[in-house]
Amino acid sequence: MAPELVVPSVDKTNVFAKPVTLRNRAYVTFLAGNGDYVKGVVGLAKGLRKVKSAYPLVVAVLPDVPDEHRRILENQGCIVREIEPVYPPENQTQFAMAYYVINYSKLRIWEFVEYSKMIYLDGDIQVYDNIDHLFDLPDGHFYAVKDCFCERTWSHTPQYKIGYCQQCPDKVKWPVEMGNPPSLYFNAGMFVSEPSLTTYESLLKTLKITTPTPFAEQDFLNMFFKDIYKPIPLIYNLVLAMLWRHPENVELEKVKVVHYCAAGSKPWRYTGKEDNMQREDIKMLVQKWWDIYNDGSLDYKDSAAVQGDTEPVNLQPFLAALSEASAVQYVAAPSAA
Ligand SMILES: O=c1ccn([C@@H]2O[C@H](COP(=O)(O)OP(=O)(O)O[C@H]3O[C@H](CO)[C@H](O)[C@H](O)[C@H]3O)[C@@H](O)[C@H]2O)c(=O)[nH]1
Ligand SMILES: O[C@H]1[C@H](O)[C@@H](O)[C@H](O)[C@@H](O)[C@H]1O
Ligand SMILES: [Mn+2]
Repeated sequence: MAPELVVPSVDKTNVFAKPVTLRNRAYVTFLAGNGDYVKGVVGLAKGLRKVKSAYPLVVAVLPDVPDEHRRILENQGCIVREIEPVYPPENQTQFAMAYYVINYSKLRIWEFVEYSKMIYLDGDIQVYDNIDHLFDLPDGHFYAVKDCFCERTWSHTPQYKIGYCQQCPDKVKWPVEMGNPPSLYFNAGMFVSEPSLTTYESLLKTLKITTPTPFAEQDFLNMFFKDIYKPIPLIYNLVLAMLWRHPENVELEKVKVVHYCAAGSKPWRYTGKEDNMQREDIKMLVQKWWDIYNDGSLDYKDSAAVQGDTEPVNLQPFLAALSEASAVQYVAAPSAA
Protein backbone atom coordinates (compact mmCIF):
# COMPACT_ATOMS: atom_id res chain seq x y z
CA MET A 1 0.00 0.00 0.00
CA ALA A 2 1.34 3.45 -0.89
CA PRO A 3 2.28 5.77 1.99
CA GLU A 4 -0.54 8.15 2.76
CA LEU A 5 1.38 11.25 3.60
CA VAL A 6 0.67 13.81 0.90
CA VAL A 7 2.87 16.87 0.99
CA PRO A 8 1.34 19.76 -0.91
CA SER A 9 3.51 22.59 -2.22
CA VAL A 10 5.21 24.55 0.54
CA ASP A 11 3.37 27.69 1.65
CA LYS A 12 5.97 29.67 3.63
CA THR A 13 3.53 32.56 4.12
CA ASN A 14 1.17 30.45 6.17
CA VAL A 15 2.05 31.09 9.81
CA PHE A 16 -0.08 28.12 10.80
CA ALA A 17 2.06 25.77 8.74
CA LYS A 18 3.20 22.92 10.94
CA PRO A 19 6.16 20.61 10.45
CA VAL A 20 5.51 17.09 9.32
CA THR A 21 8.35 14.63 9.30
CA LEU A 22 8.59 12.25 6.42
CA ARG A 23 10.28 8.89 6.83
CA ASN A 24 9.20 9.03 10.46
CA ARG A 25 9.75 5.70 12.08
CA ALA A 26 9.12 4.03 15.41
CA TYR A 27 9.45 0.81 17.30
CA VAL A 28 6.05 -0.08 18.70
CA THR A 29 5.08 -2.44 21.49
CA PHE A 30 1.87 -3.25 23.26
CA LEU A 31 1.05 -3.32 26.98
CA ALA A 32 -2.10 -4.54 28.69
CA GLY A 33 -3.05 -4.86 32.35
CA ASN A 34 -1.33 -4.12 35.62
CA GLY A 35 0.83 -7.20 35.74
CA ASP A 36 4.52 -7.78 35.15
CA TYR A 37 4.70 -7.33 31.37
CA VAL A 38 5.75 -3.76 32.13
CA LYS A 39 9.12 -5.25 33.10
CA GLY A 40 9.40 -6.74 29.65
CA VAL A 41 8.78 -3.34 28.07
CA VAL A 42 11.33 -1.64 30.36
CA GLY A 43 13.85 -4.31 29.35
CA LEU A 44 13.03 -3.73 25.70
CA ALA A 45 13.44 0.06 25.99
CA LYS A 46 16.85 -0.44 27.60
CA GLY A 47 17.84 -3.06 25.02
CA LEU A 48 16.96 -0.74 22.14
CA ARG A 49 19.03 1.98 23.81
CA LYS A 50 21.97 -0.36 24.28
CA VAL A 51 22.11 -1.13 20.54
CA LYS A 52 21.74 2.60 19.78
CA SER A 53 18.48 2.44 17.88
CA ALA A 54 17.78 5.79 16.28
CA TYR A 55 14.01 5.59 16.73
CA PRO A 56 11.71 5.90 19.73
CA LEU A 57 9.80 3.09 21.39
CA VAL A 58 6.07 3.81 21.34
CA VAL A 59 4.06 1.79 23.86
CA ALA A 60 0.42 1.26 22.92
CA VAL A 61 -1.24 0.90 26.33
CA LEU A 62 -4.74 -0.25 27.14
CA PRO A 63 -6.77 1.82 29.62
CA ASP A 64 -6.11 -0.78 32.33
CA VAL A 65 -2.38 -0.01 32.48
CA PRO A 66 -1.90 1.88 35.76
CA ASP A 67 -0.48 5.41 35.82
CA GLU A 68 2.46 4.20 37.83
CA HIS A 69 3.48 1.85 35.01
CA ARG A 70 3.01 4.58 32.41
CA ARG A 71 5.36 6.86 34.40
CA ILE A 72 7.97 4.10 34.63
CA LEU A 73 7.87 3.78 30.84
CA GLU A 74 8.04 7.54 30.24
CA ASN A 75 11.00 7.71 32.58
CA GLN A 76 12.63 5.12 30.34
CA GLY A 77 12.17 7.42 27.34
CA CYS A 78 9.14 5.62 25.91
CA ILE A 79 6.27 7.41 24.21
CA VAL A 80 3.10 6.12 25.88
CA ARG A 81 -0.06 6.13 23.74
CA GLU A 82 -3.36 4.91 25.05
CA ILE A 83 -5.46 2.76 22.74
CA GLU A 84 -8.98 1.43 23.10
CA PRO A 85 -9.36 -2.33 23.45
CA VAL A 86 -10.51 -4.25 20.39
CA TYR A 87 -12.84 -7.15 21.03
CA PRO A 88 -13.59 -9.89 18.54
CA PRO A 89 -17.25 -10.38 17.58
CA GLU A 90 -19.42 -10.86 20.64
CA ASN A 91 -19.96 -14.32 22.10
CA GLN A 92 -17.26 -15.80 19.94
CA THR A 93 -14.20 -15.26 22.07
CA GLN A 94 -14.29 -18.90 23.18
CA PHE A 95 -12.67 -19.82 19.88
CA ALA A 96 -9.52 -17.92 20.71
CA MET A 97 -7.26 -19.01 23.54
CA ALA A 98 -8.49 -16.89 26.45
CA TYR A 99 -5.02 -15.64 27.17
CA TYR A 100 -4.62 -14.22 23.66
CA VAL A 101 -8.00 -12.46 23.22
CA ILE A 102 -6.61 -9.18 24.51
CA ASN A 103 -4.05 -9.20 21.69
CA TYR A 104 -6.70 -8.22 19.15
CA SER A 105 -6.14 -4.71 20.52
CA LYS A 106 -2.78 -4.71 18.77
CA LEU A 107 -4.70 -3.87 15.59
CA ARG A 108 -4.96 -0.28 16.83
CA ILE A 109 -1.31 0.38 16.08
CA TRP A 110 -2.09 0.80 12.37
CA GLU A 111 -3.72 4.03 13.59
CA PHE A 112 -0.29 5.48 14.43
CA VAL A 113 -0.02 7.26 11.10
CA GLU A 114 2.42 9.88 12.31
CA TYR A 115 4.89 7.08 11.64
CA SER A 116 5.24 5.93 8.08
CA LYS A 117 6.91 2.67 9.10
CA MET A 118 6.92 0.73 12.36
CA ILE A 119 8.70 -2.28 13.74
CA TYR A 120 6.38 -3.99 16.16
CA LEU A 121 7.98 -5.97 19.01
CA ASP A 122 6.21 -7.92 21.75
CA GLY A 123 7.02 -6.96 25.33
CA ASP A 124 8.67 -10.37 25.80
CA ILE A 125 11.22 -9.62 23.11
CA GLN A 126 14.76 -8.37 23.53
CA VAL A 127 16.91 -6.78 20.85
CA TYR A 128 20.62 -7.69 21.08
CA ASP A 129 21.81 -6.04 17.92
CA ASN A 130 20.73 -2.96 15.99
CA ILE A 131 17.90 -3.69 13.52
CA ASP A 132 17.19 -0.14 12.32
CA HIS A 133 18.07 -1.27 8.76
CA LEU A 134 14.74 -3.14 8.63
CA PHE A 135 13.03 0.25 8.26
CA ASP A 136 14.68 0.50 4.84
CA LEU A 137 12.90 -2.57 3.48
CA PRO A 138 10.69 -1.66 0.53
CA ASP A 139 7.18 -0.48 1.40
CA GLY A 140 4.11 -2.41 0.46
CA HIS A 141 4.97 -5.66 2.23
CA PHE A 142 4.48 -7.18 5.65
CA TYR A 143 7.75 -8.57 6.99
CA ALA A 144 7.96 -11.14 9.78
CA VAL A 145 9.66 -14.40 10.72
CA LYS A 146 8.16 -17.81 9.98
CA ASP A 147 6.73 -19.53 13.04
CA CYS A 148 7.30 -23.09 14.21
CA PHE A 149 4.38 -25.51 14.63
CA CYS A 150 6.03 -28.06 16.91
CA GLU A 151 5.11 -26.89 20.41
CA ARG A 152 2.04 -28.14 22.28
CA THR A 153 0.37 -24.74 21.82
CA TRP A 154 -0.17 -25.94 18.23
CA SER A 155 -1.79 -29.26 19.19
CA HIS A 156 -5.21 -28.16 17.85
CA THR A 157 -3.86 -27.92 14.29
CA PRO A 158 -3.53 -30.53 11.51
CA GLN A 159 0.10 -29.45 11.12
CA TYR A 160 0.91 -30.54 14.68
CA LYS A 161 -1.14 -33.71 14.42
CA ILE A 162 0.82 -35.00 11.44
CA GLY A 163 4.15 -33.54 12.59
CA TYR A 164 4.47 -31.06 9.71
CA CYS A 165 6.42 -27.86 10.25
CA GLN A 166 7.23 -25.14 7.73
CA GLN A 167 10.69 -24.92 9.35
CA CYS A 168 11.56 -28.34 7.84
CA PRO A 169 8.88 -28.94 5.18
CA ASP A 170 10.73 -31.97 3.77
CA LYS A 171 10.98 -33.95 6.99
CA VAL A 172 7.28 -34.79 7.18
CA LYS A 173 5.82 -33.88 3.81
CA TRP A 174 2.35 -32.39 3.54
CA PRO A 175 0.19 -35.31 2.28
CA VAL A 176 -1.35 -34.73 -1.16
CA GLU A 177 -4.73 -35.97 0.05
CA MET A 178 -4.83 -33.03 2.49
CA GLY A 179 -4.80 -30.53 -0.37
CA ASN A 180 -2.40 -27.59 -0.60
CA PRO A 181 0.05 -27.18 2.27
CA PRO A 182 -0.85 -24.30 4.60
CA SER A 183 0.29 -20.82 3.55
CA LEU A 184 3.46 -19.54 5.16
CA TYR A 185 2.61 -18.50 8.71
CA PHE A 186 4.50 -15.85 10.69
CA ASN A 187 4.91 -15.31 14.39
CA ALA A 188 3.23 -11.98 15.16
CA GLY A 189 5.53 -11.03 18.02
CA MET A 190 7.73 -9.07 15.60
CA PHE A 191 6.88 -7.49 12.27
CA VAL A 192 7.58 -4.55 10.00
CA SER A 193 4.57 -2.76 8.58
CA GLU A 194 3.23 0.65 7.57
CA PRO A 195 0.59 2.36 9.67
CA SER A 196 -2.26 3.51 7.46
CA LEU A 197 -5.82 4.56 8.18
CA THR A 198 -7.06 2.65 5.16
CA THR A 199 -5.40 -0.52 6.41
CA TYR A 200 -6.59 0.15 9.96
CA GLU A 201 -10.21 0.55 8.91
CA SER A 202 -10.03 -2.51 6.74
CA LEU A 203 -8.51 -4.53 9.60
CA LEU A 204 -11.32 -3.59 11.97
CA LYS A 205 -14.03 -4.09 9.38
CA THR A 206 -12.69 -7.50 8.43
CA LEU A 207 -12.34 -8.51 12.07
CA LYS A 208 -16.06 -7.85 12.60
CA ILE A 209 -16.92 -10.58 10.12
CA THR A 210 -14.17 -13.01 11.12
CA THR A 211 -14.66 -15.79 13.63
CA PRO A 212 -11.93 -15.74 16.28
CA THR A 213 -9.41 -18.57 16.15
CA PRO A 214 -6.96 -19.95 18.75
CA PHE A 215 -4.01 -17.64 18.04
CA ALA A 216 -6.32 -14.63 17.95
CA GLU A 217 -4.83 -11.60 16.17
CA GLN A 218 -1.80 -13.65 15.04
CA ASP A 219 -4.06 -15.93 12.96
CA PHE A 220 -6.03 -12.90 11.83
CA LEU A 221 -2.96 -10.93 10.71
CA ASN A 222 -1.67 -14.00 8.88
CA MET A 223 -4.91 -14.19 6.98
CA PHE A 224 -5.15 -10.45 6.36
CA PHE A 225 -1.59 -9.92 5.11
CA LYS A 226 -1.23 -13.29 3.38
CA ASP A 227 -0.65 -11.80 -0.07
CA ILE A 228 1.98 -9.26 0.93
CA TYR A 229 3.78 -11.32 3.59
CA LYS A 230 7.54 -11.64 3.07
CA PRO A 231 9.50 -13.90 5.42
CA ILE A 232 12.69 -12.47 6.92
CA PRO A 233 15.51 -14.50 8.52
CA LEU A 234 14.87 -15.96 11.94
CA ILE A 235 17.67 -13.87 13.45
CA TYR A 236 15.03 -11.12 13.59
CA ASN A 237 12.72 -13.08 15.89
CA LEU A 238 14.16 -16.18 17.47
CA VAL A 239 11.15 -18.06 18.82
CA LEU A 240 12.93 -19.96 21.59
CA ALA A 241 11.45 -23.36 20.77
CA MET A 242 13.55 -23.26 17.57
CA LEU A 243 16.54 -24.10 19.78
CA TRP A 244 15.25 -27.60 20.54
CA ARG A 245 12.86 -28.14 17.61
CA HIS A 246 15.07 -27.03 14.71
CA PRO A 247 18.62 -26.51 16.04
CA GLU A 248 19.97 -27.02 12.50
CA ASN A 249 18.22 -23.78 11.45
CA VAL A 250 19.64 -21.65 14.27
CA GLU A 251 22.97 -19.83 14.37
CA LEU A 252 22.66 -18.42 17.84
CA GLU A 253 25.65 -16.07 17.60
CA LYS A 254 23.99 -14.30 14.65
CA VAL A 255 20.63 -13.82 16.35
CA LYS A 256 19.67 -10.16 16.82
CA VAL A 257 16.21 -10.47 18.36
CA VAL A 258 15.12 -13.03 20.94
CA HIS A 259 11.46 -13.76 21.66
CA TYR A 260 10.96 -15.26 25.11
CA CYS A 261 7.68 -16.91 24.17
CA ALA A 262 8.29 -20.55 25.09
CA ALA A 263 6.40 -21.70 28.17
CA GLY A 264 8.37 -20.70 31.27
CA SER A 265 10.94 -18.56 29.43
CA LYS A 266 9.81 -15.01 30.26
CA PRO A 267 12.90 -13.81 32.12
CA TRP A 268 10.96 -11.96 34.81
CA ARG A 269 8.99 -15.13 35.63
CA TYR A 270 11.70 -17.69 34.99
CA THR A 271 11.90 -20.50 37.53
CA GLY A 272 13.71 -23.07 35.41
CA LYS A 273 11.05 -25.71 36.13
CA GLU A 274 9.29 -26.03 32.77
CA ASP A 275 10.44 -28.32 29.96
CA ASN A 276 13.71 -27.23 28.34
CA MET A 277 14.24 -24.41 30.79
CA GLN A 278 17.41 -26.01 32.18
CA ARG A 279 19.15 -25.88 28.81
CA GLU A 280 22.41 -23.93 28.92
CA ASP A 281 21.39 -21.73 25.98
CA ILE A 282 18.12 -20.80 27.70
CA LYS A 283 19.85 -20.01 31.00
CA MET A 284 22.36 -17.86 29.11
CA LEU A 285 19.61 -15.96 27.23
CA VAL A 286 17.59 -15.36 30.40
CA GLN A 287 20.74 -14.05 32.11
CA LYS A 288 21.47 -11.80 29.12
CA TRP A 289 18.01 -10.27 29.43
CA TRP A 290 18.56 -9.60 33.14
CA ASP A 291 21.97 -8.04 32.49
CA ILE A 292 20.27 -5.39 30.34
CA TYR A 293 17.30 -4.94 32.66
CA ASN A 294 19.60 -4.42 35.67
CA ASP A 295 22.11 -2.19 33.90
CA GLY A 296 21.64 1.25 35.49
CA SER A 297 23.75 2.89 32.79
CA LEU A 298 21.03 2.04 30.28
CA ASP A 299 18.33 3.87 32.24
CA TYR A 300 16.98 6.76 30.24
CA LYS A 301 17.48 9.29 33.05
CA ASP A 302 21.13 8.38 33.32
CA SER A 303 21.80 9.08 29.68
CA ALA A 304 20.05 12.47 29.96
CA ALA A 305 21.77 13.39 33.21
CA VAL A 306 25.25 13.38 31.66
CA GLN A 307 24.38 16.80 30.27
CA GLY A 308 24.71 18.41 33.70
CA ASP A 309 23.29 18.29 37.15
CA THR A 310 19.94 19.80 36.26
CA GLU A 311 16.78 17.72 36.47
CA PRO A 312 16.96 15.30 33.53
CA VAL A 313 14.29 15.75 30.90
CA ASN A 314 12.85 13.27 28.46
CA LEU A 315 14.65 14.16 25.26
CA GLN A 316 14.39 10.89 23.41
CA PRO A 317 11.33 11.73 21.32
CA PHE A 318 12.91 15.05 20.30
CA LEU A 319 16.24 13.45 19.52
CA ALA A 320 14.51 10.86 17.39
CA ALA A 321 12.61 13.59 15.58
CA LEU A 322 15.85 15.51 15.10
CA SER A 323 17.50 12.49 13.57
CA GLU A 324 14.84 12.75 10.90
CA ALA A 325 15.34 16.50 10.57
CA SER A 326 16.71 16.25 7.07
CA ALA A 327 13.34 14.95 6.04
CA VAL A 328 11.32 17.74 7.66
CA GLN A 329 8.91 19.46 5.31
CA TYR A 330 6.07 21.82 5.90
CA VAL A 331 2.44 21.35 5.04
CA ALA A 332 -0.37 23.80 5.51
CA ALA A 333 -2.33 23.06 8.67
CA PRO A 334 -6.03 22.59 8.05
CA SER A 335 -8.20 25.58 8.82
CA ALA A 336 -9.71 25.52 12.29
CA ALA A 337 -12.92 27.06 10.97
O1 LIG B 1 -1.26 -9.60 30.11
C1 LIG B 1 -0.69 -9.28 29.07
C2 LIG B 1 -0.58 -10.10 27.94
C3 LIG B 1 0.08 -9.65 26.83
N1 LIG B 1 0.64 -8.42 26.79
C4 LIG B 1 1.35 -7.91 25.61
O2 LIG B 1 0.99 -8.70 24.49
C5 LIG B 1 2.14 -9.35 23.97
C6 LIG B 1 1.76 -10.72 23.41
O3 LIG B 1 1.62 -11.67 24.45
P1 LIG B 1 2.71 -12.81 24.68
O4 LIG B 1 4.04 -12.28 24.41
O5 LIG B 1 2.47 -13.38 26.03
O6 LIG B 1 2.28 -13.84 23.59
P2 LIG B 1 3.17 -14.95 22.80
O7 LIG B 1 4.46 -14.37 22.42
O8 LIG B 1 3.16 -16.20 23.58
O9 LIG B 1 2.22 -15.13 21.56
C7 LIG B 1 2.26 -14.93 20.19
O10 LIG B 1 0.90 -15.10 19.80
C8 LIG B 1 0.04 -14.10 20.29
C9 LIG B 1 -1.36 -14.45 19.83
O11 LIG B 1 -2.29 -13.55 20.32
C10 LIG B 1 0.47 -12.74 19.77
O12 LIG B 1 0.34 -12.69 18.39
C11 LIG B 1 1.92 -12.51 20.15
O13 LIG B 1 2.36 -11.26 19.63
C12 LIG B 1 2.77 -13.64 19.59
O14 LIG B 1 4.12 -13.46 19.87
C13 LIG B 1 3.12 -9.36 25.13
O15 LIG B 1 4.46 -9.55 24.75
C14 LIG B 1 2.87 -8.01 25.71
O16 LIG B 1 3.48 -7.02 24.92
C15 LIG B 1 0.55 -7.61 27.92
O17 LIG B 1 1.06 -6.50 27.92
N2 LIG B 1 -0.11 -8.05 29.03
O1 LIG C 1 1.88 -17.53 19.10
C1 LIG C 1 2.46 -18.71 19.49
C2 LIG C 1 3.14 -18.59 20.83
O2 LIG C 1 4.14 -17.62 20.79
C3 LIG C 1 3.74 -19.88 21.23
O3 LIG C 1 4.42 -19.75 22.44
C4 LIG C 1 4.67 -20.46 20.19
O4 LIG C 1 4.92 -21.80 20.52
C5 LIG C 1 4.03 -20.45 18.81
O5 LIG C 1 4.94 -20.88 17.85
C6 LIG C 1 3.43 -19.16 18.44
O6 LIG C 1 2.74 -19.26 17.21
MN1 LIG D 1 5.53 -12.70 22.88
